Amino acid sequence: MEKWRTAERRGKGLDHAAMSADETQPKACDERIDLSVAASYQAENGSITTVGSMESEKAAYAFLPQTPIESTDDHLVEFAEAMRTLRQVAEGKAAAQAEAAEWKRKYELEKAVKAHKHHSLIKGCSNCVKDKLEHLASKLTLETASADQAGCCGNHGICSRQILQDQCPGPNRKSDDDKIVGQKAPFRLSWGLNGDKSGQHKHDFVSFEKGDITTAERSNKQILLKWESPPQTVLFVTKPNSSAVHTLCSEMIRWLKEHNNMNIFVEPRVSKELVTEDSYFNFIQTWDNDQEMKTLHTKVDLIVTLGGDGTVLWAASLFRGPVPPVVAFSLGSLGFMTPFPSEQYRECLGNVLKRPFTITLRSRLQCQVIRDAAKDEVETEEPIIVLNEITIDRGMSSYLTYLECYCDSSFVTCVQGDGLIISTTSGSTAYSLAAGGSMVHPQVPGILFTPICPHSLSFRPLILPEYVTLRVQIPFNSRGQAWASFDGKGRIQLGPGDALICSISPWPVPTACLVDSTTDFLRSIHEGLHWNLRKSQSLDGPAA
Ligand SMILES: NC(=O)c1ccc[n+]([C@@H]2O[C@H](COP(=O)([O-])OP(=O)(O)OC[C@H]3O[C@@H](n4cnc5c(N)ncnc54)[C@H](O)[C@@H]3O)[C@@H](O)[C@H]2O)c1
Ligand SMILES: Nc1ncnc2c1ncn2[C@@H]1O[C@H](COP(=O)(O)OP(=O)(O)OP(=O)(O)O)[C@@H](O)[C@H]1O
Repeated sequence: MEKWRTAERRGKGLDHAAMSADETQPKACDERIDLSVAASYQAENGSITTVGSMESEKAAYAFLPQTPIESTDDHLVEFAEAMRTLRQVAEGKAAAQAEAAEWKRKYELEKAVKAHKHHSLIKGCSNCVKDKLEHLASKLTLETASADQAGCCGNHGICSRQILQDQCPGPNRKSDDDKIVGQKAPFRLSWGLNGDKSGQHKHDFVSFEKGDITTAERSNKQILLKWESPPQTVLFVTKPNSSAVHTLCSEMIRWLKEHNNMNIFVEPRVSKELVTEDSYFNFIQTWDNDQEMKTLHTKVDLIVTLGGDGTVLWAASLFRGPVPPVVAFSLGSLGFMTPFPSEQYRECLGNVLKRPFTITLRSRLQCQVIRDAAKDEVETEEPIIVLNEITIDRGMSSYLTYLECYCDSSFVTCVQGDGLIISTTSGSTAYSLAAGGSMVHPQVPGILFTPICPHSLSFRPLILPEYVTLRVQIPFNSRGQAWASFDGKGRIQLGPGDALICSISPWPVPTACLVDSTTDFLRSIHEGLHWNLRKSQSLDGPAA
């Protein structure tokens, strides 16, 4: 199967070192402005990642020794070290290198073009300068692998494929397990303007010509997923204890087998139920242990969920790394993340399996708990990954929470109240909304910082950029304990000195849209929440 990768600018960090050191001096109009890459979207063998910002970890690492809580610093330093090492996996590094090389190449080329123009202006067009320029341009072009040489898709200004293909630490595609279901279907993601499905998706953010920064072209556009070969394997994740879900699940499995000859995976619980019910279902596959579950993403092309938002959260929680695209059928009450009507499953699934479809890349938060008691241990607790939010509350304690919050190298605030919600934009319509946070389109890159019942008149919720690392620490002088929960589940207790560190995960959840991200989002807030529903005023009434 052909390997492919696409890199697209997403989070951006301004490299201020490249700007004027003395901010009081006016800048020359052609001064170099270097926008360093903080993140990029990539798709490799059917895995979708948002290779994350290294800036925030660097910043977190740099500031940790300066923070006021001395006793946990060593441990946090260790953690920062571990995080940094993790983030330096070949994928992220190579993508950043390729992108940096490309920006440098562009810059050099622009500089050369400018120099050439300048010379032409002063001395007239000299052949010598032109030759030098052409030589430089060809040299620069050679340094960047050509589309053909690299096996690059050739559509992007920046493509890190060649660097990555030998170094990617992704799933082992040649494992024995692959034989069971064959290889995964490759697909392409493309960014297009609204309604533009031409696949035009790479745009510059900087006009090198003048050194002006422009956002004339937006970074986040509707994303289109196009299969490069037909998908073969579907995983069903279903809400338990629902006869409607169970009936629909067996009907859909039959339909997919008989009409599309698909391989089917279900959860062990569902496998038992189906096989006991009818030996027809003997062909379905499942997993026996966590180790097998961890390799699911290498076998599954598509996830179908049958239930409500909770089932989507559950499905996402099965994948701690890459997540295959999710097609969520609505069998719950609200359905913010479940746009597909279950009654029309044939049409919906038929479209998704055969045609390009729009997706929302829902970012997730990864979180690490650092125990004060375990600060001398090398091993840290496994990171936890959430699609909605991390909640830190006072649990059964009758005291106010006292949570010290830091964002990269900055102190944010102390939360005194019932608690704090650190939410993704997908989670903005869930608990965070109930606590007074804004509703945010799931494609907006950000992290919501929403207090729960703060005992202060001025504590408004915040939305922070997606590339920061947040740290919430329980100070030693805190009166009570705190409890953390993850997408409303897995409650754990945090004691004085414990800290929780979270940042955006490089593994988003791609969910198929019924129409497109924005239409689906607006439909869900209208239909799910009756947002701003009000009877219109009649014309009659007092004259203006
Ligand atoms: N006061 C509150 O609003 C409150 C309290 C606790 C938990 N929750 C939410 O419940 C979520 C867990 O959901 P569950 O279904 O497993 O538990 P659940 O069965 O208790 O359902 C909680 C409700 O939240 C809705 N919901 C979940 N994710 C959503 C999202 N992204 N946007 C809009 N609504 C969403 C669900 O549709 C459901 O109606 C948690 O992540 C948390 O956000 C909300
Ligand atoms: N496959 C699963 N295995 C175990 N638990 C699940 C699974 N799918 C969903 N759940 C849990 O079941 C609960 C209810 O699921 P879900 O939210 O999908 O249904 P609902 O409550 O009917 O829908 P809504 O939330 O829209 O009202 C959730 O707490 C969820 O975590």
